[in-house]
Amino acid sequence: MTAEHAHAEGDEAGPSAPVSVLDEILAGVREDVARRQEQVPLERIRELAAAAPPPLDAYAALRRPGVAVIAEVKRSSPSKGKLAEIADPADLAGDYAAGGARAISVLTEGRWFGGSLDDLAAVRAAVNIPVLRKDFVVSSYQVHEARAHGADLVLLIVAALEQNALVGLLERIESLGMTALVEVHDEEEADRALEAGAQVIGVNARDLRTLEVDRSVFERIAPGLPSSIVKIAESGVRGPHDLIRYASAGADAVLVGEGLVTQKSPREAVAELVNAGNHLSLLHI
Ligand SMILES: O=P(O)(O)OC[C@@H](O)[C@@H](O)c1c[nH]c2ccccc12
Repeated sequence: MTAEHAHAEGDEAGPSAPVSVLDEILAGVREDVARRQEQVPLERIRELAAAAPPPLDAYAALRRPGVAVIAEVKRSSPSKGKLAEIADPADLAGDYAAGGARAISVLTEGRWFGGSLDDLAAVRAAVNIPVLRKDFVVSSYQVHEARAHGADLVLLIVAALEQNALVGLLERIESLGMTALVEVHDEEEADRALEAGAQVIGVNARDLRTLEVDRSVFERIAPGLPSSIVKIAESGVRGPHDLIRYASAGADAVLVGEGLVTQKSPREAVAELVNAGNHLSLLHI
């Protein structure tokens, strides 16, 4: 993989770059983090992180044979608006785990996704499988917050971070015993993720700048990733046939939100995906 698929026009932050959805989300996140940090200073959140029960080994859990399903607690999204009420995230997470999910993703961003750190803590208390803090992490404060609320995995979005920030946050996540899930959307970002030392890489089919979904992005990027990397296909899984498509292209795991929270029985919907994955493993596809 090379950097020849360089920036699309308008990709580079600069005075004339258009404001993307990602930029808007990040501006809100920075404000929210600053406000929380005024209430709970860094020193205190570090202490809370250090006092939390030790993290689970998410890398090992995702590496196990078969296609892992990472089920997401997601109330709303910038592209679709409200998806589901989810009055009790702990309940939903329990259903996901009972359906065979290998890990749970919890959106903690509030303005666009309707999530919170309370959701994360509630899910952590409800399941004993790895839990991902899914947010727009831009500061080490958020990494300590994730640990303090019981996260085992933390998302880092390459498109949201300069390379040195990416490296620093990844090291911070690992120094707290957690696993970083490093999200990419093109070849250049995948190169940056590898260079930063990512071991778990998520390829998001959704472009966070435009919100468009293109499931072929995984097929383009995954073959260029070393086999030691856990490869996660993110977004756009509507049912078993999308899981089969991603798994056939090399996905070790799929991360599913909308396709589960909008189902009458999220537990059965997870079980259907898990079964489809098991079937593929038996056939050695
Ligand atoms: O609801 P979907 O299409 O199944 O997508 C889930 C997940 O991939 C998506 O929520 C997501 C992927 N990367 C993100 C980064 C931030 C917020 C959300 C996301």
